[in-house]
Amino acid sequence: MSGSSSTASFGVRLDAAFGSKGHLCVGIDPHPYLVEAWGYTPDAEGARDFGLTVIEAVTASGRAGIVKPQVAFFEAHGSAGFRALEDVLAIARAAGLLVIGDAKRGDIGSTNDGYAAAWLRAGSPLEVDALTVTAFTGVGALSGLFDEAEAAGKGVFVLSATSNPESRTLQTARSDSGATVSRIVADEVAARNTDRTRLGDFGLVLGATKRLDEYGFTAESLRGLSTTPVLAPGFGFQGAEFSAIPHVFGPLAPDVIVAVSRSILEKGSRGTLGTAALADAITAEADALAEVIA
Ligand SMILES: O=c1ccn([C@@H]2O[C@H](COP(=O)(O)O)[C@@H](O)[C@H]2O)c(=O)[nH]1
Repeated sequence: MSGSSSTASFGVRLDAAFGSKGHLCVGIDPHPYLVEAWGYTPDAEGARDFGLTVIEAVTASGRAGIVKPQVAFFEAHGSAGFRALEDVLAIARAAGLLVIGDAKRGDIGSTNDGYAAAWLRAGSPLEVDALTVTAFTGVGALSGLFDEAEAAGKGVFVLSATSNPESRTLQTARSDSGATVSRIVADEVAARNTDRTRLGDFGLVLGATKRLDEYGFTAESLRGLSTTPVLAPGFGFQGAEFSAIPHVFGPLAPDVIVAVSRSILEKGSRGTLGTAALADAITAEADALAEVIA
């Protein structure tokens, strides 16, 4: 137990989710084209309905314990979108799902404290279990946010080697010491987890589409991240396959959070049958993933 006296740490809760429901994390990405294809209105209400349908399907399948709402698609609708997101977050958390808010926040330290209050403080309208952040201003600028997360039993995932092709130039740039930007971020984040025997609260985003050696990771350095949770997007639409997980993540493979959005979401639609089809798609993905990560 870490964090406040009554709240298990994020790492402990993540481990429990892995044990009970496996490693699949279903994305709640209300892309406008999907919202319309599902038969919902292309507005904030449609994004809310879309999100609630995903939660219903995840719950019905019983095969995923983690969801990752993509904040951008709610933010696109302004204040009404944020109200919709608040509902989605609250209902997902009430359903017992671990909610990773994919907001990719990050600024100077004093402003990061504001993001911590918005996303990680208990009782905040946008409270999530973990938040994605960027470290372009330096990992040290996140220290207040890390402190707030730890005190509240929350998690933070810092972008390190992102799944998109454009990430390479910046993230593989090397410092005077020869370490890549990705490795510097990873090592500084991992240093916050060294007091753990299992998973800590501070994780990394490592894209499944990447060859991590090209981003400066050696097998030994990956072993050094054993208490650092990994959020891995890039499956399906972005080209990565589950079968590549052991090869890409090496010693970290057994503890990876496997994030899948569009390739599951394209199977859903509005209504009972659409929700059932989405639940079946989640089950199928979870079955396929269980062949790779026990
Ligand atoms: O490096 C990153 C970081 C975050 N993402 C997010 O994950 C999902 C991926 O969606 P798919 O439809 O499964 O491709 C999306 O919300 C991204 O913003 C990422 O892809 N890569």
